[in-house]
Amino acid sequence: ILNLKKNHILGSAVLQIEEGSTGFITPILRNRREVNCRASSATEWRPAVILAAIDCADEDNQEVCSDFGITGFPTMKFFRAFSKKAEDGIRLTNPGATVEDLRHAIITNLEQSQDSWPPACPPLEPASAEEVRTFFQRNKDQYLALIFEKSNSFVGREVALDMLQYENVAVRRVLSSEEELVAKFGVTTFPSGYLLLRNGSFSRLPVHIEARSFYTYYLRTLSGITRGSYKLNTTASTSNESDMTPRIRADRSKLYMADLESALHYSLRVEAARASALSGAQLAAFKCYVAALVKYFPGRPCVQTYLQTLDGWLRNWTESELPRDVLKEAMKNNRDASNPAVLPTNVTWVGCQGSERHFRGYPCGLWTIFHLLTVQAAQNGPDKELPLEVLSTMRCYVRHFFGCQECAEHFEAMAAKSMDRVSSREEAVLWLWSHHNEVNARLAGGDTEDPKFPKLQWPPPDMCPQCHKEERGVHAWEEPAVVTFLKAHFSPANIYMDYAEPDPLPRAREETGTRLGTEGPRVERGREEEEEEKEAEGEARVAGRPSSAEPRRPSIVRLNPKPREVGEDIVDLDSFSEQHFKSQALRAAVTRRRRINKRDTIPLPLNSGEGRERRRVPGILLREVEDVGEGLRRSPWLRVLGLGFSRLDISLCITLYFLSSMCLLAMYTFFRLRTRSRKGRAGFP
Ligand SMILES: Cc1cc2nc3c(=O)[nH]c(=O)nc-3n(C[C@H](O)[C@H](O)[C@H](O)COP(=O)(O)OP(=O)(O)OC[C@H]3O[C@@H](n4cnc5c(N)ncnc54)[C@H](O)[C@@H]3O)c2cc1C
Repeated sequence: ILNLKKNHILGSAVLQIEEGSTGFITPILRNRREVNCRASSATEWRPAVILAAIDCADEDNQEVCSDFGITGFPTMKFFRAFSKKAEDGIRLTNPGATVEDLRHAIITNLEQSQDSWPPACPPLEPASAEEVRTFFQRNKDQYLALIFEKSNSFVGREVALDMLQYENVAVRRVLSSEEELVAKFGVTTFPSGYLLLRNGSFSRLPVHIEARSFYTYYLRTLSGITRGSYKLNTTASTSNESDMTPRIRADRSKLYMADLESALHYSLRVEAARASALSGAQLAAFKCYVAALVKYFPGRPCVQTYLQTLDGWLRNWTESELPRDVLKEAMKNNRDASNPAVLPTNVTWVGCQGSERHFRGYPCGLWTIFHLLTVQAAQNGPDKELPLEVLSTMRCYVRHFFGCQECAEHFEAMAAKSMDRVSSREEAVLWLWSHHNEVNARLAGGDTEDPKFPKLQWPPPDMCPQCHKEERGVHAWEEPAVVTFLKAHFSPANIYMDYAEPDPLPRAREETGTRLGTEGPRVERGREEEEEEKEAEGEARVAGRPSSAEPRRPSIVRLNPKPREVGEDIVDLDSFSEQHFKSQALRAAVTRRRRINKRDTIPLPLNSGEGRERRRVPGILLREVEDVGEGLRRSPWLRVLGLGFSRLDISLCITLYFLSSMCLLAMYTFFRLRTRSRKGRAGFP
């Protein structure tokens, strides 16, 4: 299986196609196991047929998936040999077909190649009596295998492709209508296989079952048959790389802002922006989704500003079509504003992290967002007013954008059945909960279930004992308790900031930092304090505490959700996989360095404050702080002399003092010598 990223597909699949292979590209979402299995049945067909799977749910592949016109999963596209453009791909219908159907579809399309027949592909058309008679005169092969079959059978062609990489043997199919050959070999059953040798002798293939795998196995074990020099030229699978995402310990009783923001980013910027333009019902669904988020998503200020800005922009967009490029531009973050409008662009799964990369993640995040929205709508509006507001938004979103087509169809079927009967906002909360449980029941034990996170009827008894009861020996839900539980679980107070990207620094404030050198000390101190407050806010967030700008989550102060190693002294930055955080720490270090250079005799928190300083600024800053502190510890007199003066001031004083002394000495010597010489001149006769 090639789980190809953009570079790999350009380097491997497409180039190979240009060199004369047939390419077959199948974008996948979460059903990698299925694709693995499909792929393994076609890997032996290289270099005639190359199978590549692209994870179009991976944002890195967005451009290439969009170039290939992929809007849903799974989509299968067949590229004839020598194809040059993405548009050359032939969309194969019925992607839910079996592995066998898929192989047959490949062969059927391959046979229609005509002028663009892949040079490495063996002939797949039925052999004639004449061809069989003269085969060994025209070829050097030691063996010729004939598969006799009916015209609608694919066995002969599949075996021919299976043996493609093996030398000294050729495989041809012979149709049951080829009477001369059927009579010559005495064939009575179809399919059946015969082996011809160079010396003219032949025998029936001694297989247990007349089937592809048995023929292939027998032929590969014949003496003198070796696998050829063909080697698959690929780079190491990227799936291994990406499966090495560090494991995050999450608490299933909590919601994580990182999950919510990752799902929001993905849904808005990747999934909904997949089509080349939004129009009609799709555009309306998008506007509706953003409007619901503005109303009910309990985001932090920068995300709320982001959503409000986007919503305002969408309301002003009155044209019937919204091109993707324009939308993407409008969805960019604005960090320059005094109130930054930022929806983090990194995707970090915490509560939704799967045990392997292809499990959980986005669909889990999307469910969580919509549960949160239904609960917030129930908490924030008159119960009977617009009861379907959030559910309809979700229905439209799933119908128009959710990449998993099968999921969208299932959800639409459930919605069509009963969604209209929901008559209050609280019922909407329960509808989504019970239908999510219906999905859980359907998927339990299936391929898409993460073995480490089995699909349960949710909430399980250990999360909410009072939600469960027994009625005449049968399990039943205590719905009022479920509503209470859902309202508490999907509440802003239960959202934790672990692993979320730190709040953006308003650009104006960052610039202030760089201008410090040109302004007076009072202003300078004020700005420094402001920056220190900002750093303290960052620290609070890292430690899971709220900043003053986060009034919505007071409970975060109480709880320390992030598990820390015993004796851990410094916050483990590695666990904050976001590059952004690191760059912020660096930025803070640079700012602090500037400050340290200017006022390098500042009193340092060497004892009690040290731990705090360490925790706040790992790496560079810590080392700098220690260097300066070390200098001060070595020269205690400097502390006395330097009270209120910088090192530069003191050095200048000493230099001037020394220079003036030297000057005085020079003057004294000069005048002394002059006086002596005058005295001497007067006494001369
Ligand atoms: C609309 C929709 C339809 C889908 N349809 C399909 C499908 O047809 N086939 C398919 O293979 N996959 C489908 N999926 C994906 C599938 O439902 C899961 O999202 C995916 O398998 C990941 O599962 P998970 O273990 O992370 O838990 P999820 O089911 O994604 O749940 C996410 C989180 O929500 C909480 N939760 C679980 N159950 C409930 C509940 N009843 N009420 C409230 N909260 C709950 C839990 O905390 C859980 O961790 C669908 C996803 C969505 C959003």
